[in-house]
Amino acid sequence: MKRRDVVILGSTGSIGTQALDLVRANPDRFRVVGLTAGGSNPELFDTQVKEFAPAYSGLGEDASVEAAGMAADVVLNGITGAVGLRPTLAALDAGTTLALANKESLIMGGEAVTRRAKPGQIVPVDSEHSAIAQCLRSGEQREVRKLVLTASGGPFRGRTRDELTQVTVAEALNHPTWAMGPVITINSATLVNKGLEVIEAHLLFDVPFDDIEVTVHPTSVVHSMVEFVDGSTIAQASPPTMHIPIALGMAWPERVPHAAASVDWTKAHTWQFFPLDDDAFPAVRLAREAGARGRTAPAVYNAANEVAVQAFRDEQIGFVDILTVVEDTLTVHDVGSNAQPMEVDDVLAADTWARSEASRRVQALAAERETQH
Ligand SMILES: NC(=O)C1=CN([C@@H]2O[C@H](COP(=O)(O)OP(=O)(O)OC[C@H]3O[C@@H](n4cnc5c(N)ncnc54)[C@H](OP(=O)(O)O)[C@@H]3O)[C@@H](O)[C@H]2O)C=CC1
Ligand SMILES: CC(=O)[C@@H](O)[C@H](O)COP(=O)(O)O
Ligand SMILES: [Mn+2]
Repeated sequence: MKRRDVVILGSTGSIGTQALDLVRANPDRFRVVGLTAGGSNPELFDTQVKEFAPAYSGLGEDASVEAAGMAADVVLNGITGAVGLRPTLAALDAGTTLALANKESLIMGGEAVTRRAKPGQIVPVDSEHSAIAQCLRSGEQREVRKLVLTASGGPFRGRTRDELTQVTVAEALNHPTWAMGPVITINSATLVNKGLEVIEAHLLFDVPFDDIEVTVHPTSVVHSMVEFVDGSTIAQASPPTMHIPIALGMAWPERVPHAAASVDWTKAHTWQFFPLDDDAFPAVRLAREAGARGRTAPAVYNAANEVAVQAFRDEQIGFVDILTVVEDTLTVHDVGSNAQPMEVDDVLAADTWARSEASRRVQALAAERETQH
């Protein structure tokens, strides 16, 4: 494989540092030409810049947009949150392959993002979507009956809605199988991450929402599956590690030898799958509803969730309040008319509106909580 010039956005985060591990281990395959981060960990960023000596480095959203637009083979977007949208668009507009971990930009942007992408330009890095892309490599899209996304169930799997009212931030940050940044870890605990991933799968693979299922698989070894029309199911499995999807994202369609350890088939394993408890965890149902409404509804789902997650981390609201904020914000959102295609400006306006509406609801819930204590 010809060595690939890679831009890494969000280099100091969980995805970014693991991508740099892979670059370090495969200098013949990858060269870092751009690095950006948010600025909350300047020491680590400086160390990375010294080690990898990229042609471009910078902190913040504008620097990420600039880096995403530079000449490169691959842009890995490992930024967290809606702030990743402009860099995603910059990479697509530059015609560069986009290895996409920042699912939020695709989900909020919807067709305003997908119509800017050439076929195959977006390579999913999210483990479930990487798994599905791998399962689909040898198949025809018309042979697909359904996609099955696996969910770990998070740290609160098996709890009732009542039990969830008392959980703490520290407990929510204690993911059973993955070590990830704080926002996605909380999203895994609420199952919002899986809701986002259902919309992400719909956008990436053009499969109707009714044909995308979620199954709870507590050990996160099977990363997702595709069921075909003849009743056959192909699954992708490995011990939980992001090294495989990140390596595939940067080297697609090639596999990077020894990117990670494989399943040890000399040992006994039990793979379990359970139905999702939609009453305790309404996030996937709400995401399906937002996805079915379309247009700006997924952007509102994401923005309201980002506001609510921050408020939960700041201990302003409780854990179950996160989904209350998301649901109530979606209920009062008007997605507008389908007469015109949705543009990026519509998405940004919906994002801004949802943040303000969700913040208002957070304040109300926080005040209510205050009077109860
Ligand atoms: N971690 C994982 O295993 C997985 C992550 N993902 C997705 O990947 C993305 C990244 O997740 P993760 O790595 O866990 O998150 P982290 O919180 O660990 O890292 C986020 C990165 O984004 C950077 N960042 C924040 N704001 C900006 C900004 N304005 N401009 C540029 N960079 C910014 C941060 O920089 P700094 O902290 O230095 O300010 C940091 O480098 C998310 O969308 C997540 O959903 C998907 C599947 C798995
Ligand atoms: C590693 C990855 O892709 C995460 O998105 C992961 O799926 C989170 O785990 P949950 O299955 O708990 O959401
Ligand atoms: Mn995932």
